[in-house]
Amino acid sequence: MPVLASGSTIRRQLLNAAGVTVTVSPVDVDEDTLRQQAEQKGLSLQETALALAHAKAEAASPQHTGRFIIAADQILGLDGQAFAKPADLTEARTHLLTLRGRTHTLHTAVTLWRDGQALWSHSSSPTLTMRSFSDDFLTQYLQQEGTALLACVGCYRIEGLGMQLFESISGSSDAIAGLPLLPLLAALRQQGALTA
Ligand SMILES: Nc1nc2c(ncn2[C@H]2C[C@H](O)[C@@H](COP(=O)(O)OP(=O)(O)OP(=O)(O)O)O2)c(=O)[nH]1
Repeated sequence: MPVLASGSTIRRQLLNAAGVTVTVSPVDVDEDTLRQQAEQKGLSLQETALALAHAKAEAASPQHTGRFIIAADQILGLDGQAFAKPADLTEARTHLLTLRGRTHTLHTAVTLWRDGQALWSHSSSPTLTMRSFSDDFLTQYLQQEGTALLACVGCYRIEGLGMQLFESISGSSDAIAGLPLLPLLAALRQQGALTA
């Protein structure tokens, strides 16, 4: 059974729904410091997301010898600026007002490790254009979604009400939700962790 080095509920749910049972093993890496170091090295947001995914897998490795470890990271980029998950609903409102009527990118990376080595990794950059929704809609949306939004880097759940925020989307809904499933399932099959 692979290990999911993530505290993300949606990542576990996506894997379980696809028939992949995992051992959840969240890791504590200093994402803010790693993001700052990546920026100082001149890494793109996509390269930064991949670096964080590797850091999470590496942090999980010592306690899961011999097991496949899945780790992922997602950074929202708007005109080159990175957005982190909102601290509260006030910040979620501010984020959504900034994203309203504009196109942002969800830089998403996933990696597969075993015994301290990276076996495979993948990056995906869905782009999403938010419609110019009304202030009334935003107030209703925040009231309906509530604190569940604080777990979402874009302050939306694409699998639910969040879909009403958008004018257009390019990319798979699983990549948007933080885990590009098809490439990951192919990698797990290739490594013999799933039946081909
Ligand atoms: N349910 C849902 N979650 C989303 C959606 N878009 C993004 N997310 C979540 C997936 C991730 O949990 C989170 C992205 O932040 P991170 O990649 O830093 O992961 P997180 O800190 O949640 O967990 P981890 O670092 O893997 O332990 O945003 C969405 O449309 N629906």
